[in-house]
Amino acid sequence: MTDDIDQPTNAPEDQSPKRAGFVALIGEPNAGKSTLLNRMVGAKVSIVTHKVQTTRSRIRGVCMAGRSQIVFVDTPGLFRPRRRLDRAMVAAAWGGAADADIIVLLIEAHRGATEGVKAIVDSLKDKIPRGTKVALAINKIDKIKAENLLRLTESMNEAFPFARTFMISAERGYGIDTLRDWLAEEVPQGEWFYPEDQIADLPMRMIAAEMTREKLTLRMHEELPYQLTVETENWEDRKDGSTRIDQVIYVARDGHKGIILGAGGETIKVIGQQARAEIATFLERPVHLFLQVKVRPNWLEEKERYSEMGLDFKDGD
Ligand SMILES: Nc1nc2c(ncn2[C@@H]2O[C@H](COP(=O)(O)OP(=O)(O)OP(=O)(O)O)[C@@H](O)[C@H]2O)c(=O)[nH]1
Repeated sequence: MTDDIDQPTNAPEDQSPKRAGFVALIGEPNAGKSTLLNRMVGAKVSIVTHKVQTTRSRIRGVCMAGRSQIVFVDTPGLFRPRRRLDRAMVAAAWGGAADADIIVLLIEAHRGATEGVKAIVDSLKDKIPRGTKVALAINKIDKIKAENLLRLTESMNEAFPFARTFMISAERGYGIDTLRDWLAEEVPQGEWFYPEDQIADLPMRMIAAEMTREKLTLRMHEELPYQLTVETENWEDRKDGSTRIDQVIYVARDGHKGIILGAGGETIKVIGQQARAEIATFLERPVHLFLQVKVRPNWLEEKERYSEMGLDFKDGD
């Protein structure tokens, strides 16, 4: 947790209705989605890097703002697909956006309405269910003059009926509270998706699961069963400064289990070592990682049920 972020807390006497909803951050690679997400959630949720296209999956962060729970769907940068993987990433990005209650399109102030931004705006018109609110967040305002900002705001709003336009600097923290407060008011009324006391751990659990899934992908290539999810079931920060993490790799068929275990358990051992090393580097503390492979034949049905409810808590898209 960073301590410079002022997360609103729940006043005990506040009896206003609870709200909860999904917010998708979309934008070109490098627009600042991860930086914004980290700011809003107040934890290191996605890994920010200078390289483009680093966000590999729909990692979510959760932020409480008063009586509202905002669940962020972080999407890969939207860009013109070239390779097969790229197309899958773009599909995942739109998948996240289509499930969302609110979409925030993040653009870079100094780059303006690039061809990529125009392409995203065109897709917004086609692909987003009617009634989904779309806000524009012009990021990196620290990089340009105010007069250019007004021109950009006008031209963007001529191109698309944005519900609101925000001017922010994700890196410096300008305008973030205003955006968060607006999201808190606009998400639908309803029960929270996650218990409040699990929110702090949730991003770390997801990141650790994602790291293991990445090692599986690298190691197994084409052999990797399509229907596969990794979940962090247990997380224990020990007094000696280490962390014990138990993860389950769920597969749909018995045969898949054998593939992941490998001869004499060799494959899963290597995957476990690699994942452990990466998680330990990320957490900056020693990690004991325990992996299990389980068969969950109804995995696909469950996934469909979740997505019908507008939820998708599982990895492995
Ligand atoms: N000057 C300035 N730089 C910013 C701001 N917000 C983000 N950046 C920088 O922009 C770069 C990209 O930020 P990311 O948050 O990784 O962008 P992203 O949209 O998540 O990128 P992908 O994962 O590739 O989709 C990083 O070097 C950030 O430090 C800002 O408000 N001002």
